[in-house]
Amino acid sequence: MPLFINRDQIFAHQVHLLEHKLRSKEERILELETENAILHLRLAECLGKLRREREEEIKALNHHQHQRDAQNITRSALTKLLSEVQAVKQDLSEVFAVYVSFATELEEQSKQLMGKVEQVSSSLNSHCGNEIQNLQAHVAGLERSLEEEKEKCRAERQRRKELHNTLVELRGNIRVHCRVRPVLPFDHIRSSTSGSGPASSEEVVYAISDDTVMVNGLKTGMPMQDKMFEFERVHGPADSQDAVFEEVKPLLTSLLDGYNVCIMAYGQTGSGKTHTMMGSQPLHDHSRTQQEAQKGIIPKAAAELFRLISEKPAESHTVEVSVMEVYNNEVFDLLARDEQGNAAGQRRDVITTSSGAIQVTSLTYVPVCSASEVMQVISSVLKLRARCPTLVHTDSSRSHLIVTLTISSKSPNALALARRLQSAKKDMQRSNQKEWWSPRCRRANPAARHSSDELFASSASSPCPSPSYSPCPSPRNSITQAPFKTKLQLVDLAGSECVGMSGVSGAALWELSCINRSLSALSDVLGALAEQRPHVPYRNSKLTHLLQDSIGGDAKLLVMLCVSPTQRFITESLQSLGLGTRARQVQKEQPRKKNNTLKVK
Ligand SMILES: Nc1ncnc2c1ncn2[C@@H]1O[C@H](COP(=O)(O)OP(=O)(O)OP(=O)(O)O)[C@@H](O)[C@H]1O
Repeated sequence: MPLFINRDQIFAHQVHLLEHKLRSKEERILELETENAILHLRLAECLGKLRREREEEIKALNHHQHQRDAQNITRSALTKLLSEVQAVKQDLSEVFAVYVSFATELEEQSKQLMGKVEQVSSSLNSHCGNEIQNLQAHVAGLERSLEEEKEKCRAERQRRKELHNTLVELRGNIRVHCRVRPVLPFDHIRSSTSGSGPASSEEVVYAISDDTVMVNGLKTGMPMQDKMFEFERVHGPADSQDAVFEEVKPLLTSLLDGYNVCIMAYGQTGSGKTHTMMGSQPLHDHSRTQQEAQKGIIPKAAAELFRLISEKPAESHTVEVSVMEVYNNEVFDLLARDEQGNAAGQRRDVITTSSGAIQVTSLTYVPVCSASEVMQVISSVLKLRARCPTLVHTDSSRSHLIVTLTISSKSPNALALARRLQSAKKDMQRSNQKEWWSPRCRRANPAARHSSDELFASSASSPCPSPSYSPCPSPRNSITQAPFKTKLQLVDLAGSECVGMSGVSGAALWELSCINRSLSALSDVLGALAEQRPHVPYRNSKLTHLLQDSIGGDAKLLVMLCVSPTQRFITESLQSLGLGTRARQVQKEQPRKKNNTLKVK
């Protein structure tokens, strides 16, 4: 094949070669540029690193400089401190030197002192040994005689108790105290129906001594001279609740000695009966001591009773409380509960058992262990008590409230047992005289009249019959076995009041008439006892029938007359003071009666 290469082909080949060269050159250029860029990047990196290192170096230099400064400051402070420590060290060494010398001196002195003490004690032992022995013997003798004195004191206390009861008996079984209350704001409110002049709030009744009340005749507006009334104790307007209770307190000792005790507040409406018996809430100061001070006879007597019981052997006495009201001549048991279990006063009957004891049928008794429990029981039912505002007193009680604490003793003291024997004997005499011994009892126990066991258990009037009293007890009951019961009756009577003064009408008028009738029945009973009439009309009202055990006989009755001091209530005050005087005649007669009995014996 002919080898013919034309120019175009050569040219094309050269172009191709050149293009190839160019391409490889361009690729090389690209490579070099890439390398250059990488080198630039590395350079920038190295420069950055160099800058950072430089900055760190500067920072480190600064830090180093700071440290050096701080070191310089610390060094100068340390130098200063060192010099101060040196100075303190110097001082301490001086003080220590003083202390060492003082301690040495002290040790020396205490050694000397000990030596002296030893000297003194050895000389005491040698010289006073006998005297000390004598003294020890003397002390032992004194201790013995102290024991003897204590024994005598115990016997004396027992004798004092007996004397106390003798004294109480000699004073009479009915005592009358009187409390004249202060003039109160409501005394200045003029009653439109009283007809009294502007001076009606003027004071006319004064407690002039511990036992005398004076009614200023001139000021009363009545044609009368000054009148004096004497009672066992008279309290003036300034006398506190405590002072009033102090005079009542001895009766509680008699209670545990086997006597029934009754304390009743008598007086016109608004004269302070509830204040005296229950107490009042303090108006401003509600501190505990103020509240205590305002408590009346009922809470204070409950507290004193439990105090006295706490001195007896544990569990020897139990106490039950019952609360009744006599309203419109009916007796209501305020502790009774209705079918729903709510407190609702229920009517009860008062009966005289065949042995002459007074019983209230189905009466509720609540066992109590402290004075506060007694007050809780009473407070829970006080709202049931009938009240009605009158012109004289906006919160007037319209019923007689009777709180009874029945005390059962498993181990009565000797005095109480003697009392029981005495009272049983009296019952036997009475039953022999009056032939009122229950035929039912005689049938059941023909030897009843002669059995002293039977007599103790069937004592009618005092000590009080038990709530579950049996008129025909088992002959096995003995003086020690039969439960020994006494009762404390605390009575807040409803206030006596003139119809005109009270300003009431309708049902309230009927209430007032019932109150006045029952109070007049009480006055009749006291009068009959004073005159020693053979018949005492206890049954003329439910009130006197209910209280029969506590009025007359051996029971101790204290009538607290509450009297308003103002002219406005002078008629009622004179009436109350008159009743008190009449009641006192009972006790005046009592000792004479006992002396006569003794003479006859
Ligand atoms: N001695 C007293 N000291 C201070 N306030 C008394 C005194 N006596 C009674 N009061 C006050 O007189 C007001 C009437 O007294 P209280 O309620 O005791 O009369 P009351 O005789 O029971 O009357 P009522 O028979 O109408 O129920 C009460 O506000 C009471 O606080």
